[in-house]
Amino acid sequence: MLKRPDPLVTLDGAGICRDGRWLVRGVSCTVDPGEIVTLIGPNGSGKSTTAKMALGILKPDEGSAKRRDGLRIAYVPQSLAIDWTLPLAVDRFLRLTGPIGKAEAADALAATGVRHLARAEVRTLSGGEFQRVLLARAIARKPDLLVLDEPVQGVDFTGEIALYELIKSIRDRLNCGVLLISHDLHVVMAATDRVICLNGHVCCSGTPTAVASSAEYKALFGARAASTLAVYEHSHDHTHLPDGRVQHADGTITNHCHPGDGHHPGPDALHNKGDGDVR
Ligand SMILES: Nc1ncnc2c1ncn2[C@@H]1O[C@H](COP(=O)(O)OP(=O)(O)OP(=O)(O)O)[C@@H](O)[C@H]1O
Repeated sequence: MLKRPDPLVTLDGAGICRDGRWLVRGVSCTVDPGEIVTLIGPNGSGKSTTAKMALGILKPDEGSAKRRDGLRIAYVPQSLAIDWTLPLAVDRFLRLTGPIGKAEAADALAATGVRHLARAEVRTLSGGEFQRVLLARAIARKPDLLVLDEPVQGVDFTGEIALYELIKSIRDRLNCGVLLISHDLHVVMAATDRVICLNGHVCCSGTPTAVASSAEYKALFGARAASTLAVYEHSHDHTHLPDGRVQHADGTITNHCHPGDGHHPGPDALHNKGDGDVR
């Protein structure tokens, strides 16, 4: 039998204590190569603290956090403190913090669908474009583990789905492990292998559908539970291109979705009904 590869990261009963208070404790979880793990939980439940233990930014006060030897980690933070008044082109931004060649930067931008923005000023990018640039910057380093803190923040629903698609394709391409932190309980990508629901400790964990239907999850989120954790699933009959146009299954490209397109959850909730606009 093939031996399962060692996990990229292993947290074992890990906890962080500050000023006599446990911010999070008893967290045990692993991220394997090619696996997508999503951390969810209410505000202040310890998601970022847990991710910081996985990243090695915080050393557990109890339990342990182990990373595979030589692990290459790329981290996409929730926000970046950058002085946007300074002119900075996207390709320069990509190469600012590490030894990345021009060709590697261009490849990474192509992989996240924003190659056409290489010369654009970072400050002029839309929220969704900037997220794609941040992802490109992370994958240009060819990480074994990609840690994403709320990757869909500031991105509309259509863009959110497209970003989830992109994260899945990056995982497929690099076979890297992905640790996603979701600060909003809206849509958990269906490609998530495991959801870990935190509330100062691991409240429950498992596949997205198992977590959504678990008693612990419902107790934590009450009546909102059923509607807040929507698992995004779709049959892929069209793709939203980065320039806003839509490519259909037959290869044709139009400016908008067709009324019958079944890409998004919710019956036609985000689709035009023939009026030509994608909402
Ligand atoms: N350095 C620190 N010292 C003291 N308390 C801290 C520190 N860092 C975080 N906390 C507290 O620990 C708790 C967990 O914070 P954390 O940022 O991990 O939560 P989160 O689940 O990521 O929250 P959110 O979804 O609101 O971003 C919070 O109550 C926070 O105020």
